[in-house]
Amino acid sequence: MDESPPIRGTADADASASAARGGLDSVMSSRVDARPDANDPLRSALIEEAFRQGRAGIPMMAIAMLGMAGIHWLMTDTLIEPLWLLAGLSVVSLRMAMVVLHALRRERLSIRVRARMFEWPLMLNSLVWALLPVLVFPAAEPTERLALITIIAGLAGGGAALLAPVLWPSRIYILSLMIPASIMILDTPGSGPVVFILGLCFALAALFSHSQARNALVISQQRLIENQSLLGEMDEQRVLVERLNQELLSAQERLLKHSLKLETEAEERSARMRLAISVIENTAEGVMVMAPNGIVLEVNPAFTRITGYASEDIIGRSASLLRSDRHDDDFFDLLWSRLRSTGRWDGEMWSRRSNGEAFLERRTIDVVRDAEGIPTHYVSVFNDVTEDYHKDQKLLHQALHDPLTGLGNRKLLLERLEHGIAQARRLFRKFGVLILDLDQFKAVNDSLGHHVGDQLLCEVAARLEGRLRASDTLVRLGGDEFVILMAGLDRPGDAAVLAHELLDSFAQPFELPSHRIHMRTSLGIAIYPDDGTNPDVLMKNADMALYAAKSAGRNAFHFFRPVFAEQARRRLELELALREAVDRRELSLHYQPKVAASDHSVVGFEALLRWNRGEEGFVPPDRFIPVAEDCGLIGQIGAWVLAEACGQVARWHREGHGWQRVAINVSARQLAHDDLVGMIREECGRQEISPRLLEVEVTESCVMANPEQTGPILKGLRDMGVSVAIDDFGTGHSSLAYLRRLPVDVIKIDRSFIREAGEDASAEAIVKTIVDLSRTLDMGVVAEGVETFEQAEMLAGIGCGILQGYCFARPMPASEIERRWDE
Ligand SMILES: Nc1nc2c(ncn2[C@@H]2O[C@H](COP(=O)(O)O[C@H]3[C@@H](O)[C@H](n4cnc5c(=O)[nH]c(N)nc54)O[C@@H]3COP(=O)(O)O)[C@@H](O)[C@H]2O)c(=O)[nH]1
Repeated sequence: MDESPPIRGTADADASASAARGGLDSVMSSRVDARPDANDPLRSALIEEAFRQGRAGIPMMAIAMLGMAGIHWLMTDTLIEPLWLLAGLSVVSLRMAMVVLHALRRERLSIRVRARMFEWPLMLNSLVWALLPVLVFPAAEPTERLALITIIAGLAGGGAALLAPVLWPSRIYILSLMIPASIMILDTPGSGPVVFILGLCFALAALFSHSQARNALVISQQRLIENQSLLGEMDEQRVLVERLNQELLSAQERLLKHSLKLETEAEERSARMRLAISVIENTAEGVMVMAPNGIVLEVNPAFTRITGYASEDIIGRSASLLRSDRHDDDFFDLLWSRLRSTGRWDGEMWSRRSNGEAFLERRTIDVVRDAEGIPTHYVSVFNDVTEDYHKDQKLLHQALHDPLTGLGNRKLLLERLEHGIAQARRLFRKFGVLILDLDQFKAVNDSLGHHVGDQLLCEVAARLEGRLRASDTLVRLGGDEFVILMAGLDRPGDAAVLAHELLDSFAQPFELPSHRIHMRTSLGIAIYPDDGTNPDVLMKNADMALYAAKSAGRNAFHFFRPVFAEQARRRLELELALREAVDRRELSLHYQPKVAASDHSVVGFEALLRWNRGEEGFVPPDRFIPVAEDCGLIGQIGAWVLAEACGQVARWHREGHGWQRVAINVSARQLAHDDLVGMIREECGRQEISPRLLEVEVTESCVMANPEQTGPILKGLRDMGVSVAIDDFGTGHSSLAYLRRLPVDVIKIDRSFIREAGEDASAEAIVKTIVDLSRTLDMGVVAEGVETFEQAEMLAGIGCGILQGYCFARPMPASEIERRWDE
């Protein structure tokens, strides 16, 4: 079929043309809805067009029916015409109803139903028209026939145009009108055959016209649809364009915002950059930027200030220009290796200023890398810490040195000890620790003042230093204590040699600006590793050896011996027991009478301290008093002795035993530390006794060790009325010049002379000399330790006024004394 020419080269166009070619036939087919093109818009449009054009032809059709049936009915007056007319009008009504129904319901109807709604009434209509010539022509006149066929041809011609939307129903319609009418007119006399042929030709022409009209309609509908589709597409495109415009606008808006943000960020970045540059320019730290090959690219003003290099002198040159010779290549190798591995190096290094001066800097070097991680720059920031370094060095020196003598201090000693131990352990060597303590240094301090004491210490330090090797260490522990670390000992005997030398060096007096001082020292020696392998033990043992040297009479040295440790342990034990004894009041006083040499009458007593340890018995004062002096208990004990003795004097006085003078022993430490004068005055006041009933015995060595200090104290006692006695006279080194000036009332001749006097003429001569001396100095004299009547007679014979000893009475408790008196 070629009624509708292809108007589109596309598959859609072909499908549309095919649908158009099929016309309403295909729409009416039961397969139509199942086909993919069931809802083809072209078909729908043709149906729509069929109803629209058919609607126009229906009134015409009704009029034609009325006219034809009426004309013929007037002529024949039969019933056929009215019946035909009724059938015709019914079909016309049906078509009209279909038109109305389609107009109202077309949206809800399928294409197939809509096609049938048009085509079936049309087919009925065709049938009605096909019947007309058969029913009317046999009885009609030739003219009437001609009129009828003319009207029928008109209707067929009109149908060819108006029914263009439908194909086969229209063709059936045309042929239904023209074929029966042409056939029926054939037997018309005269013109019948001609009209018959004309009728057939007209039918063909109508069919051709219909085909042309249909093609034109299909094409126009297709174009219309295409136009609508194009319009739709245009709408879509417009919507799309609008949407794209919207998106474009919002993208523009976002872009604007983003660019604003970028602008702000750029501004902030640039502000930060300006700030950073200003900070770098104004910072106190030197900044240097280097290329990876170490060439300086940029420096800041602080760099110039610290190094002395102007930027134009250093930029473009190697940073190694700053290198000092204080670090070796290993140092820089390590620096670069750390920099490469961690991206940063920080630490202290010595560099060189432009004037060649070395300076210490605390430096940080950072690697700057590009996006690929390749180093592009090195940024070095540094401070000149030379001044801090020197301050630190000074502080370190101060922390480790004695400000007076400039020697090392205890801290340095500890460091050197640890170092010495480590070294000796590594090299399997020995080293010596020598502790020195000046004998009676306190006396110098107390008598001549701290100023002189300090001068003496400096002189001692210098003298000691002069005797040591460079490898030895000399430190001052404090006070008058010095320590020497003697490195690299081959044998302990080397330490003894040094100790001898040191003692000898003290033989010469120390010449101070205002005084010449004779000073002696004692030394204790401990050897690593024999006497200890750690600093504490070595020091402790050297200290014990020193104690032993002092106990042995001073101006001597002692090596540490394990027995010292035992002695020290026992001393400590004794100290603890003594403390407890003081708290438990286990101490008591015994009294030993002093008698007149002439008639052996009691003239006074010496109060002697006793410590009864219960099961262990009495502890001799010679043992516990030095311990009390060392551990500082002597002050408390001495105060107790004073109070107890005064109390006893007061009791005896109250009980009518008369006014007997009681002597108390006072140690050197009591004399140095306690306000003896004030204590005695207070105690006498409390007991309401006269100070004249007291005597204070001070050993000769104690007085003579520091006569400048003891003199005023003794004078204070004497001024108060207390008698002053020099005890153990003859054992110390009394200066007669001092003795003459000292406020002393009594000299007590040491019992060792008394003991020997009977056997040794020289001892007797000494005793006589002392008695004569006391008489010359207008002092009383007491002989102690008189054990025999021979001794008593001899002493009385040489003029010794007072005697004391076992010959007359042993020291005894006050109760025993009272019992004897009562007898
Ligand atoms: N600081 C203090 N020292 C005190 C005190 N009490 C005693 N001492 C001192 O202790 C030392 C030993 O004293 P002690 O064991 O009591 O011996 C005294 C007498 O018992 C002893 N003596 C007396 N007569 C004889 C004798 O005929 N033969 C003999 N072998 N010994 C005798 O002499 C000691 C008294 O000596 P002295 O004091 O020198 O007069 C001793 O040094 C006491 O000083 C105290 O309270 N504080």
